[in-house]
Amino acid sequence: MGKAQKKTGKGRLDKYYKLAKEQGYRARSAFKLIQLNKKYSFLESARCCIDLCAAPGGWLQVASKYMPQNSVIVGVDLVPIKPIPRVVTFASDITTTQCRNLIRNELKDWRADVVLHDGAPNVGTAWIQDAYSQSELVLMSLKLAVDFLVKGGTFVTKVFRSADYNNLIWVFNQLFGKVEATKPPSSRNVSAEIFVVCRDFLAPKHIDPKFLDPKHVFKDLAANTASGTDKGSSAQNIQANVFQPEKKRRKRDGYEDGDYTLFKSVPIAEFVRAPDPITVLGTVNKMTFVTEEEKEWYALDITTGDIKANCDDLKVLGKGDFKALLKWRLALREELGLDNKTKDTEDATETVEIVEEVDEDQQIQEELERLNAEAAARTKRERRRANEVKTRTIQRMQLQMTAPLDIGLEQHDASLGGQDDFFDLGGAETGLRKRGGLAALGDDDGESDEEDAASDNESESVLDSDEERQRKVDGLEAEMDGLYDSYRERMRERDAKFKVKESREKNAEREEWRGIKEPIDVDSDSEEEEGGWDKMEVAKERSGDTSSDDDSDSEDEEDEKPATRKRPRTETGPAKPSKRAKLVTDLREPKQPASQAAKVWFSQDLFASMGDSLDVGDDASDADMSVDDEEAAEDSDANWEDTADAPDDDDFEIVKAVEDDVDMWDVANEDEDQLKQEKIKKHGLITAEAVTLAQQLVNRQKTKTQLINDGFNRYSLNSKDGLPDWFLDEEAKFYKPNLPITKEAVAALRAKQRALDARPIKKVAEAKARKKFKAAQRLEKAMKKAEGVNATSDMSEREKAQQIEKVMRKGLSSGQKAKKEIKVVVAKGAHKGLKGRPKGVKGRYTMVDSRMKKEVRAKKRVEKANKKRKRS
Ligand SMILES: C[S@@+](CC[C@H](N)C(=O)[O-])C[C@H]1O[C@@H](n2cnc3c(N)ncnc32)[C@H](O)[C@@H]1O
Repeated sequence: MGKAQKKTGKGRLDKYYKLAKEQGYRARSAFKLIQLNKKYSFLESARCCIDLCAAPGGWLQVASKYMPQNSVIVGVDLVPIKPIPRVVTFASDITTTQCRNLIRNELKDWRADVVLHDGAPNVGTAWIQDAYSQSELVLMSLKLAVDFLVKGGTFVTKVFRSADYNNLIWVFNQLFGKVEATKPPSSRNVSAEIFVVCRDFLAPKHIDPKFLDPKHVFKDLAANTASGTDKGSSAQNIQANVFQPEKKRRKRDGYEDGDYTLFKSVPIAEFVRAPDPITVLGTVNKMTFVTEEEKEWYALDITTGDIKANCDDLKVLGKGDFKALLKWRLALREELGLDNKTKDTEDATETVEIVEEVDEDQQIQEELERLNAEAAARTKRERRRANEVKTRTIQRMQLQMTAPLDIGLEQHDASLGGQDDFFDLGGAETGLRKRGGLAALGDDDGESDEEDAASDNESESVLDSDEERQRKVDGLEAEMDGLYDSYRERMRERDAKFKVKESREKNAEREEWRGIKEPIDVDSDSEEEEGGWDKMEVAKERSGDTSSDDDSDSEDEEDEKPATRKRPRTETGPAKPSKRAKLVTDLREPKQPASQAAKVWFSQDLFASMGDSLDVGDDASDADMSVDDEEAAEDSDANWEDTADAPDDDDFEIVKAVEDDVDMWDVANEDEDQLKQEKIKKHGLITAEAVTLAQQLVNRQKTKTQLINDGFNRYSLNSKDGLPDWFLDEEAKFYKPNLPITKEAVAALRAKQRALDARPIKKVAEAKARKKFKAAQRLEKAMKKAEGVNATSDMSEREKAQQIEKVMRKGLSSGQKAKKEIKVVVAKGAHKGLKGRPKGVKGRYTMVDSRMKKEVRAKKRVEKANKKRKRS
C-alpha cells in the first residue's frame, strides 16, 4: 500500500482524488481524516499525535495542518515516508517492539493526545485473510495506543466490516468512554472500511492482556466455525454450501484457530463416521481413501466412479453430487453396521430430514419453473409456426404455387390426402375444424391437433411421445435461456465494461447505418425509384418546414424517368414484356403486404439470372430488363396501381396494393427510423459508408430501391419474436449488413478525411501567418532604417556599415529576447535540506523537489479557477 497504487478504473479517480491532487495531499485518504476531524474535532487541541501506518503521509499532512504549531507528530509505516515539515517519521512494523521503542525514544515521557490508525494490509484476492489481518492490525495498533495515549485521549482506527467487528467494538468499549463508528463521505461506498473514533481514554492502571490478544478477542468466532453445531451464520453457511452449492458465499467467519490454509483434505472415514456429515461436506475440499479400511471401502461396488470423482474435489460439486455422497455414506454405514436400516440414529434422521425439507421446496420450485418454461415455450412455438406459415404462403404465392383461390383447394387437398405441412394453413384448419372436418386431417402440426387426436389411441401414444420430446426440448431451451441470463447477469456484476459495452451495443443497434430506409414523410406512399439530388432537395424542403407539395413526388417521378432511361439499352438487355405482367397471379383478394415484401425479396440480383424460370418480374433485379419494363415496374413499384399497361394476353393482372401494406415491414422499427432521420439531420452523414452511399445516390449510381433491396435477405421477414436472447445477441454481434459500397470508395473517403485532419488547425495556421507577417514588417523597418543611415552624411563609411549591420541583425532576429538560462537543482541526495547556493552551481538557479511540480501546477489551476469564478 505504501507504494503508489496504479490507478486503473476511472472510478478511482473520483472527486476526492482530484481534490487531493489540487490541494497537494499525498493521498485521497487525507479527506477521511479531515472529515472525521470536522465531526469530532480532536486535532485542533492535540499537542502530540502518533499516526500508525501512515504512508504515504496524507493523514500526517492533515495533522500537521490542523494541529497547533510546535505540536509533536510522529508517523510510522512499513515503508519510508517522504519528509513532511514538522513531522518525524520512521519505517517500522507496528506489531513489533522495535516500533514501540522507536516511538518511546521519540516521545520521551510525552503522551499522545491522538493516536491514528489507517492501516491496511495489502488487500488482494484473499479477502478473508485480509479482513482477519486487518482486525489483528487494529488490535496491535490499539495495543500501541494504550501504551502512549494520555488519559482522555482519542484513538481513531479503521476497521473492516467483518465477523470480528463486534468483538473489536466490545474491546474498545472497555477502554474508552465514548466509542462511535462512522463512515466519512470520502470513504468509498464499495469499501468495507469503517472508522471507529474512540474518545475519552480511560487509562486503566492495569489492562487485562486478553483484551489485546487476537486469540482471545476473536476466540468465539473460531469456536463457532470449528464446532459448526450451532445454528449461527457459519453453520447455516456450511449447510447452504451443500444444499445450494451453486450460490457463492463470502466466508465472513474468518479462519479456524491456527488454520489459515484454504485447501482442506480429510480422510473419508471422518465423513463416514462424523455425526454431522453435512459440516464435513460443506467445509472440506477433498476426502481421501488412505487407510486400509478406507481402501476397502474404495473397492466396494457402491463406491462408483462418480463417488470417487466427487470425493476428489468437493468444491465443484452440485446438489445432486452431494446427495449421492450422503446416500453412499448411508449405504456404507448400513453395511458397516453403523446404522440400522429400520432404526436410524438420531444424526442420520436429522440428515434425512434436512434433505427432505430442502427437497420439497426445491421440487415445488422446479415444478413451477418447469410449468412456466413450458407455457413460455408453447407460446413461442405457436408464434414461430404462425410466422413460418405466413412466410411460406407469401413465397408460394409469388412462385405461383398458390393463389387465394388455391389456398382453399390446398386445404381441401390436405384434408383429403394429408399433405405435408408445406401446404398447411392455420386459418384454413380453423375453418375446417369449425365445419367438423378436422378429424379427417392427418396433419401433425399444432397443439390443437393433439387435442383432437386424443380420440385416436394409436396416434395418441405417438403424440404423447412427441409432446414429451417437445417438452424436453422446451425445458432445455428454457434452461439455456436461464443460464444465458444468469451468465449476462454475472458478467454485468463482474465487469463494468460489459455493462458499458452492452448499452453501447444497444445504442449502436439504433445508430448503425443500414442503408436508407423509408422516406422521412411516412405518409408519402410513392416508392420513387430514384434517390438523387431531387430527392435530397425534397427532403431538405421538408426539413426546412416548407409545406410539402403533394405533387412534388409525381413531378420527381417525371423528372427522374429520363435519368433512368439514360442507361444503355445493351446493358438492360432485350425487352421481355411478359415479365412485368407476371408480377403476381390473378389475385382478387390478395394479401398485398405479403406480395410486396416478397417482390422486394425476389428483386435481388440472385434471382435475376433465373429469368423466366421464376418469372416474378421486378424492377430492381432487372439487369437485363428493358427500359419499358423498368418504367412499368417503377409505376407498379410506386403503389402497384398499374393496370392500364398490363398486357391483356396474360393471365395475370397487377392489383392495387392495400394501404396498410406497411404492416409487412417491421413497424416496431418506426421510431428507430425516425431517430435515424433525426440523427442524420443533426449530424449529417458522418460515416464514410454513409457518405459513400449518399454520393452514389446523388450520382445516380444507385437508386433508393436498390439500396433497400440490398438490405434484404432470406431472413429479413422472419420475426424476432420469441427467439432466445442468446441467439439475438449472437446475431447482433455477427450478422452484419453487407453494404453495397466498394472498399475503394470508402478507402478514398477515409484518405480524404485523413488529409483534412492532417491540415493544421486554423489557429496554428493563423499564428504562423502572424509570425511571418511580423518578421516581414521588422525587416522592412530595418531596411528603411538602414537606408536612413546610408543617407546621413555625418558618418564615416565604416561607421555606416557597422550601424547598418546592427540594424539589419536586429531586423532579422525573431524579435524575442532570449530567455535567461536558469539552472534547476533537484533537492535530493547531496542537496537535500540544503540552504543557500548549491556547490558548483553558477548563475541563476532554482531548487525543485519531486512534489514541487505538482504543487505549482495545482496552485496555477486553483488560481485559474478562482479567476474564472471571479469573472463569472
Ligand atoms: C491506507 S494506507 C495508509 C494511508 C495513510 N493514512 C495516508 O493518509 O497516507 C495503509 C498503510 O498501512 C501500512 N501497513 C500495513 N501493515 C503495517 C504494519 N504492520 N506496520 C506498519 N504499517 C503497516 C501499509 O504499508 C500502508 O502504507
